[in-house]
Amino acid sequence: MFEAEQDHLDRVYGRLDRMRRNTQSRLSSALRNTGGTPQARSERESYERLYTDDLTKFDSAEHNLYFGRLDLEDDEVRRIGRIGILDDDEQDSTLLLDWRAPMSRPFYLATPASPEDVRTRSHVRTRNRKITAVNEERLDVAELTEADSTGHGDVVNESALITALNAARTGQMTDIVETIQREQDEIIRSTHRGVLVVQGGPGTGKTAVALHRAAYLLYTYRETLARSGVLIVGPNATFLNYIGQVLPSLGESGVLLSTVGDMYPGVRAQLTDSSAAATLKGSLDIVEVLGRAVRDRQELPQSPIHLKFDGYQLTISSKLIQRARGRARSSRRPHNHARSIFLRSAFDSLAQQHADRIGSSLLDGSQLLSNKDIADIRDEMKADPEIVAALAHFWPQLSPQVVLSDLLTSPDRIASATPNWSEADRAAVLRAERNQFSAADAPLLDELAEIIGVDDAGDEERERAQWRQKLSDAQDALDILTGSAPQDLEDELDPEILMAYDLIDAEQLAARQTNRVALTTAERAYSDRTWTFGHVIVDEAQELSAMAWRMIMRRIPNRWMTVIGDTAQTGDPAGTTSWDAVLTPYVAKRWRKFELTVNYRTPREIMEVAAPILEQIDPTMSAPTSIRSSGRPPSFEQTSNDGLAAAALRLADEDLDGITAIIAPDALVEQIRELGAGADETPELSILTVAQCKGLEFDRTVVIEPAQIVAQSQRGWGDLYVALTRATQQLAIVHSAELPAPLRVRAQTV
Ligand SMILES: Nc1ncnc2c1ncn2[C@@H]1O[C@H](COP(=O)(O)OP(=O)(O)OP(=O)(O)O)[C@@H](O)[C@H]1O
Repeated sequence: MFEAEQDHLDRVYGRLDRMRRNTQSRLSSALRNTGGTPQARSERESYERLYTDDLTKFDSAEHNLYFGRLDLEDDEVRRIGRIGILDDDEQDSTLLLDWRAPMSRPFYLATPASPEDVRTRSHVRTRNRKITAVNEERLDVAELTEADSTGHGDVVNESALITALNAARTGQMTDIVETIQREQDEIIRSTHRGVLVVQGGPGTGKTAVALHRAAYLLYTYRETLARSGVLIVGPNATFLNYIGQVLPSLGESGVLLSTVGDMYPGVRAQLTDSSAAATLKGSLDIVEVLGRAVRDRQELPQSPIHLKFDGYQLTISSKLIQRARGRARSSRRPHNHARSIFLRSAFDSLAQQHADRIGSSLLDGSQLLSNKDIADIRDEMKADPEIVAALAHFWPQLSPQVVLSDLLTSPDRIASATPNWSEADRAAVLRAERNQFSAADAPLLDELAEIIGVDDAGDEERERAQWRQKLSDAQDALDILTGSAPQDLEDELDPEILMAYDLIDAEQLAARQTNRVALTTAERAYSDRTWTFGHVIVDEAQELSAMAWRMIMRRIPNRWMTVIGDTAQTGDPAGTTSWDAVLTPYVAKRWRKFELTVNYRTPREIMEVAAPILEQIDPTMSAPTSIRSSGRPPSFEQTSNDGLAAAALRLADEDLDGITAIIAPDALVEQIRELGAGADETPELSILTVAQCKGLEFDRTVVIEPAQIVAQSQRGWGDLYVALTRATQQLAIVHSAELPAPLRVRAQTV
């Protein structure tokens, strides 16, 4: 078996190398092929992208490419790998089945109780293209295997799973294609075309499932999804970075990873809101406030405005503007789109005013000018910059950024838009920074874009912003190129050898990118607010505010979504504790819920300490069952208030393998960082707030002052639950204040 598998592995890698060489040579000839018509250029760029994506896929699949073998009752052998590989022999025989192919599925589902025609399942381990072990599992002899060791569904590939779970963490998430479990597989491959909610406690693999589902959907519905793309929404940039490298098949082209704060094109969230401000901005009541803020820009003149036209006086009265405004408002069109109605009505009135003045019969006051004459007057007025400017003031062309920035930085504008708010609420949203935004502002910008109407002027502004960004990216790219020039050759560098940065400047480089007709789906989607995706996956979905849901739902009118989260871990004050509440407005009861029940991360000893916190959050929920135990109960250390930081750093400094996080109340994080003086700049140690550690995991964690974590926010218990469940091996708790009651009991027993 061992030798046969090594032979097969050699064939697999031999074929992979040939595929790599072929693709590389195709890429080189595509790159050599310069010039041509714009269409030829665009085709060349599509090929470039295709080949580069393929190369990335081959490179990322290299490690543990072949990992599973099924021997079926009828002697068929199936070999399963990270990507599918066909041989280049005459029959195009299958060397490896892609893990997502339907024929691979029994690898994840077959159990002795339900063997699905599988006689044996083997887990193949390799290192540097050599087989190191083949673990064979007989499925036709039930008593040989110990099924259902957790009481929560059958555990498949158990020894491989335990090895994967015990491995030290690297700070980057890894894929789980070798050990996907049955309850996870059902979600990953679900064919449900509506909203699918995945509720699961900490460490149940929700994020892993989200990413593998994206990969599975792209594989299975390639045609549809390659064109429309898949959007994955995550809680913050650190988290997106953590998950970003998981699957090669999630390469840049088909999937857009974004936070809510970065979803409005051209704007990046830079500011942080107080929890009061985030709550107010996250609530649906803000829609009305934004509507008022826009209506407040449709002003009336305080006193009549007098202008000269054709030697006569022209008066813009409040009544005239009010009539034009009434017409425009009653059209129910977005503000910028209704502007033409406003202007048409105002010019009509002004033309009539002028005609009455110059064309009325002295005898009976009747109008001597024809309709055509009056229309000519109107056209002349439209070309008069003074009149145009005067009218534009009362129905200006608006952009979401300007309206929101003006609103949030002006006490008067806030007061006018929020007649029912308290002074404290108004003060909470008021800020000094202009033209900078927070994550909670992105949905508001998106809402304003709907109220205002995206117009050409807005597009131009966006394009300019994107251009500036591209220019700066291109400059960065060139700086990197310059910096990575072969330094050792610098002195003797042949001046005749041209380097990329000699040939092109940032502007040209950016222009080349902008002129690209062949933008990837993800790139196009990112720069287009009105892009609608084929599928949307929301991770840590419990954190999303009602306004964020509104924005996301605009991106997915077909409502084919995977919503993943844990309502017990909600930290954001604007987040939700009920899936029903957030989804009913969009899909009524038409959503399906799956639950994940096994905790793959947190060992039993730690979960015993964390579970009573869950009871505090929601007594009807049950904590997931840990699949393994570490043999190390959490430690508790009480110290003085001043000694917290030092104690945490001492515990974190213990000489142990792997990565550690100190998780502290917001107010203490800076103090610990200062005392640690750069300690957290090493990859082995992070010093984080609870919000920052959401979704992440570490070998060891030191949680500081639980009582303060609970007290610092309305969702303090959820925060503590998150903090306590980040460790894969060891948890230490340091406190000066008394521990919260549910922890006190545990502290005494451990
Ligand atoms: N089937 C599996 N095989 C191997 N490892 C797994 C499996 N399922 C989950 N894991 C591992 O368990 C850990 C927790 O997974 P993940 O981060 O996806 O959980 P989560 O439910 O999103 O957690 P949280 O809600 O606490 O953020 C990860 O290291 C993941 O790789």
